[in-house]
Amino acid sequence: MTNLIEIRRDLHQIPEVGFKEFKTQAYLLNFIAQLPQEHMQVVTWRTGIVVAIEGTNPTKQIGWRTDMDALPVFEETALDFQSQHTGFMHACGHDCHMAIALGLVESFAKNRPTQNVVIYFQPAEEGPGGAEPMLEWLRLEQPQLVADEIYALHIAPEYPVGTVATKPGLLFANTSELFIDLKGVGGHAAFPHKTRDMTVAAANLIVQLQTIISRNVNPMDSAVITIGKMTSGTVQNVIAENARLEGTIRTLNVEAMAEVKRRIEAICTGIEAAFECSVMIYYGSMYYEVNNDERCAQALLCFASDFDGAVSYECPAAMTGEDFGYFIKDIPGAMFWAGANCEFGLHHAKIAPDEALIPFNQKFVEAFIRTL
Ligand SMILES: CC(=O)N[C@@H](CCC[C@H](N)C(=O)O)C(=O)O
Repeated sequence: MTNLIEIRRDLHQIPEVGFKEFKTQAYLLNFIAQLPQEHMQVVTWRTGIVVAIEGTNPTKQIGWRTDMDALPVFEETALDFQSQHTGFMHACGHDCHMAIALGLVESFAKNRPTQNVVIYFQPAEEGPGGAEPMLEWLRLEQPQLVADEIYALHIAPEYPVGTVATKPGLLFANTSELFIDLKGVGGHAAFPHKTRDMTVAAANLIVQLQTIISRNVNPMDSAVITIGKMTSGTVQNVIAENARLEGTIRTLNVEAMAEVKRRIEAICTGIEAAFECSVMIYYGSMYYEVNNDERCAQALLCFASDFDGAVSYECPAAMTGEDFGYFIKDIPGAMFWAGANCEFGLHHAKIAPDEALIPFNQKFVEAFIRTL
């Protein structure tokens, strides 16, 4: 077996954002090309890859999905294999996910499973979303590669290695990206009355947006609005003509998402009146919730409870988003958190997952799939 930790370290050095995973795709294809090809079909879609391995006595087709993309985060781990792409980092563990998936391809290519297995290397999970268009392409162009049942994992820094944490039903939230552009009147810092200052308008808007969570969403429900990036103005002594907010909305159901958006629009109309400016809202990509199939999630938990070194944990839902939700909207399946035992959380510039999670989960998932 190949050393999957080495593979992860190679991938860690070449982080690429959504639909730009060119070097990543080339690396993966090169690895796959060196495996026995007799019972394998490899198809590419944009920067993604689908690998199908013919089972020895199949009655169904099992899918495994990994994401591939990285984030525009400046790495601060000081690891000796840190990112060679300055300003970009595998800060969400997709390098680990890919190493595990490659390990599965290798194992199944060398020792075929009973069922057909299809491994999806899916681009653009962090944005703008690769799962939905990849599935659309599969259904139209390669329907024989659509799984009957599908699984995936995501690393979880807060759990020890070996933890398999999931739950039947809702695991991850509905998401929508949020971009808001404000346009006012710029001018000299000393004459605010002759301008319409968009730094002040944007600051007010951010505070008012948070009242949607505290005053509009039912306290027994949950929602998140995070503005992760704010830009305004050009220099310290010029009043800003423009400001831009970039964020994300998370809700536990589709109806709450519609309500949150209705309130965002109303507040933006209020900001336009209050600050005599124009406000444009643009919702970027939206992800459907990750709603685990009851039987598939229980199967994972049950298998983990007997697997050497695994700890099976029925965890609460989280406000993370994952476009894997589109895969299991119509196909029975489940996702689980795989313990990664590290101090810093997902999307942090210092995240350094315990690499022991990689061989452990490769073995766990391989064994699980072989039971299906
Ligand atoms: C697992 C994870 O961290 N996923 C991302 C998905 C982001 C979707 C989209 N770009 C958005 O921000 O709404 C997450 O931030 O939860």
